[in-house]
Amino acid sequence: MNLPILDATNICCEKQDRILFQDIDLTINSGELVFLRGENGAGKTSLLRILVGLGAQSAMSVSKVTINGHCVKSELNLAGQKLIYCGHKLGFSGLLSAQENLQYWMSLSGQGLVKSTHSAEDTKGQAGTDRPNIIIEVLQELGLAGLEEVPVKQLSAGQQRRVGLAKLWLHKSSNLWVLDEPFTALDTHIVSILEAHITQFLKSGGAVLMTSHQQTNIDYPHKTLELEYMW
Ligand SMILES: Nc1ncnc2c1ncn2[C@@H]1O[C@H](COP(=O)(O)OP(=O)(O)OP(=O)(O)O)[C@@H](O)[C@H]1O
Repeated sequence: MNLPILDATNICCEKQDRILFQDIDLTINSGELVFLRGENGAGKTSLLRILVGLGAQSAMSVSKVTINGHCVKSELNLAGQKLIYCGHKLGFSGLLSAQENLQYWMSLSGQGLVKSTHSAEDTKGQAGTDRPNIIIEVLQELGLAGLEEVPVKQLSAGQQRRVGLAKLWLHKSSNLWVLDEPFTALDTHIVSILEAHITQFLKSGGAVLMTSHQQTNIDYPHKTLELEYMW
């Protein structure tokens, strides 16, 4: 029997003495797309952060979240191995360049530097390296050519968002993407590229959980989890 990629039971969250949600159950299998919907403040980001092991739950919670069979509370390293989470915050150093941040992220996520299809000569000098570098290739695909070495804090909001989303192109063995408003600040060209990339990932068996206040053109069946704003 195939394990679900994400399996969550009894998820509860309380903030500032307000119960945001309680007893949420969610299962996401290979190839499934789930949209998390709800008005501002309903608790979507809070739920996503709990599911990826970053958010705190109610003290008395009896909830359980597993990703690829690993509990996010007790085995976060294992649970996170095939997970990519793109939240509101970039999670990168503003002082480092896009290339440096992504290189560091790849080494932390145990992937080293994946060789590109380009020759060493093609990429020589493009970002101060003479190694074939898939990071440069991906940054270029995302319209960041020439900005690879600029400190991230000097990039525009949309450019910074693209740097964060580059993870979706670089992590070759992920099977779960959790995306919190991934289209925010992106122009329509990059939105289309991202939609196509998400669709391709789903078709190859990946699972996606995402929020978006914007209408998307992802041409793929989906489920919706609606969070009610609870007073
Ligand atoms: N760190 C925090 N401390 C206290 N309250 C918080 C914190 N983060 C969020 N909240 C509160 O939790 C509620 C839910 O916030 P959350 O960001 O999860 O909502 P959301 O559904 O993602 O909203 P949006 O659509 O605006 O992004 C809000 O009322 C917010 O004020």
